Amino acid sequence: MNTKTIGFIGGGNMATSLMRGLIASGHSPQQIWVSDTVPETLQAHADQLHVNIAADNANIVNEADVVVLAVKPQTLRDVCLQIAPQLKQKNVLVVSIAAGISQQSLALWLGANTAIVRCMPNTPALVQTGATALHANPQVNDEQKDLAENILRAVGLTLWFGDEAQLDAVTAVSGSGPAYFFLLMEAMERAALELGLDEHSARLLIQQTALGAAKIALESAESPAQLRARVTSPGGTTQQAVETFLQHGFVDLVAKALHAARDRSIEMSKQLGAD
Ligand SMILES: NC(=O)C1=CN([C@@H]2O[C@H](COP(=O)(O)OP(=O)(O)OC[C@H]3O[C@@H](n4cnc5c(N)ncnc54)[C@H](O)[C@@H]3O)[C@@H](O)[C@H]2O)C=CC1
Ligand SMILES: O=C(O)[C@@H]1CCC=N1
Repeated sequence: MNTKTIGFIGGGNMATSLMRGLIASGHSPQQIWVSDTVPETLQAHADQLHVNIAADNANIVNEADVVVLAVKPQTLRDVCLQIAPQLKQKNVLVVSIAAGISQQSLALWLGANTAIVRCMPNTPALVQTGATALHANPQVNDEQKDLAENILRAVGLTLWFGDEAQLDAVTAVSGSGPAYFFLLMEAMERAALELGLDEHSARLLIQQTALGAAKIALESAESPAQLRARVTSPGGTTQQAVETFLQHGFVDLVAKALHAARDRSIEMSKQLGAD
């Protein structure tokens, strides 16, 4: 585990997932700093995670070897402009997890010489099963690349992308992806209740089925289509369900949803980006 000090600006959902994942994988809470505008949020992190807290974002830049920007995309410009003067005096790696904020915007706000890794994690980082795509700007050296990768690998899978444009697609696939699986679980649970199962049993069966399906998919060399065929006995129950999904445009619907998420990521880069 790396011994660098990691500072988070913004202590919300994603930062909490990352901090918990880092601590669970052996990173000392003493080497984690977090700032937030909400005092209760900070106190909760001090009480529950035993990390160092700061009300002022400037303290994070002072203390950390790597600063993780974990505020909402809409707030990022102000935060970057606030810390930019300090970054000019201290060679700190900046890692941004904000959806739809480009390297170009980050460099404009933080300073052209800043080493920046833009990445797209997801919430399963909380249980060390995250998936994160990373993109480094040319100012990032090999040691800093390793540092960024080590932070995100502590909470799951990491994949580098040379082409930054692909991060918009990644946001639509894995960044937002957990919500799609939760939506399917939600819909299955509702249907299960209609079919007469009690809530507790329905939820347990669906959770375990989702886990089992994901495990098989990860461990098998077969494609999802092949794995689906294995569950589907000709003339049986699965075939009835799958045909119902397909007849009602399930595949096109999923494509439409992912395109909408990707397009929103591009739109956010334009709306919230450098000006
Ligand atoms: N939630 C998700 O599934 C994912 C989120 N992201 C990105 O992660 C970033 C954070 O998202 P969430 O954690 O979901 O949001 P969140 O709203 O839970 O957390 C943001 C935190 O920033 C704090 N904050 C606001 N202004 C601040 C300031 N000026 N200085 C310091 N802290 C400030 C807020 O009080 C809040 O605690 C976003 O940019 C989002 O695009 C990326 C991947 C997945
Ligand atoms: O919904 C969002 O904008 C963020 C980015 C990916 C997941 N949550």
